[in-house]
Amino acid sequence: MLRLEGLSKRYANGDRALDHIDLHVPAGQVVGLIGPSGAGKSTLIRCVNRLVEPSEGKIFLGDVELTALGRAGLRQARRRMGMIFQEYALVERLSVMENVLSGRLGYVGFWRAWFRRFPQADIDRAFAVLDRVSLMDHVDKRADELSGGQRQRVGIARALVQEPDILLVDEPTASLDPKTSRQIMRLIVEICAERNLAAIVNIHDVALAQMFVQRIVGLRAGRVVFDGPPESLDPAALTAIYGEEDWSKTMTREEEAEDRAHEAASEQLRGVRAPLIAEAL
Ligand SMILES: Nc1ncnc2c1ncn2[C@@H]1O[C@H](COP(=O)(O)OP(=O)(O)OP(=O)(O)O)[C@@H](O)[C@H]1O
Repeated sequence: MLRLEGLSKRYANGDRALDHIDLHVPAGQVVGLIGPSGAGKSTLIRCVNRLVEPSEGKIFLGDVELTALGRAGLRQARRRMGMIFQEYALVERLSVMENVLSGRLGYVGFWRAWFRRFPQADIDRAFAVLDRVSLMDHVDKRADELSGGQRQRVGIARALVQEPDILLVDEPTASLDPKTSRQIMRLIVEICAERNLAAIVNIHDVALAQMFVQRIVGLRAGRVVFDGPPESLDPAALTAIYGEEDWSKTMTREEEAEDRAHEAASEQLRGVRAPLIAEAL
């Protein structure tokens, strides 16, 4: 589905954020992208939708080479990429429904969008995704009346209404409490399995990534230093990603998180995750 070939990014100030990344993400697979601050995680996600222009290398979404597209082609290709952000990026004064419909802006003409006259089919799509993320009781509320978890579900619904092939997810749980974070990660993973959607999830919380995703890619200084299933993320792998000092902090966080969260959630998670992974593979 998504293929990166020799992807590099050097910013104008000389910072080399990505260094010859090769990565293939098949349809239906959710990849957790981890790594220390400055490793290049956000840059990688932004290169895929070309919010950041790669310096070298190629990116393919299916058969389309994203790196070869002009403006019109890129606009079309972006419809196939649903973005989910840490801070939700909602329009606060607009309703939940209007925020979700904004995910269809890439499809409707300028004037229709200006007057917010969306086709009935788009409105039906919006209701369907709002139902999927359990927000049917909040359709007419303003975005600023919602909790963080509800806002992120609006963000997910807005991405889904695009009917994308891939989700690019940048720190989806960084502003949420631990329980809501697990709910949001579970929702993303379930939806990807149901729709055979690929996803790259930039995530700081290693324990959370391990609980939910099928594959973890570890970046360090712009290079892939780990690529494997969550159960292979052993101390040696964490050292390769975070270095000795940062790694010990990460492990402490992970243990704490597991102590607090695992007991409460693991029964439920075990039941959810196994069939999902089987389905997605
Ligand atoms: N707009 C920019 N201009 C110049 N350098 C940048 C820019 N954005 C990122 N960088 C640099 O590129 C490198 C990778 O940054 P990036 O934000 O992709 O890392 P990250 O892994 O997402 O970090 P974090 O987890 O802290 O968000 C860093 O050295 C950073 O300073």
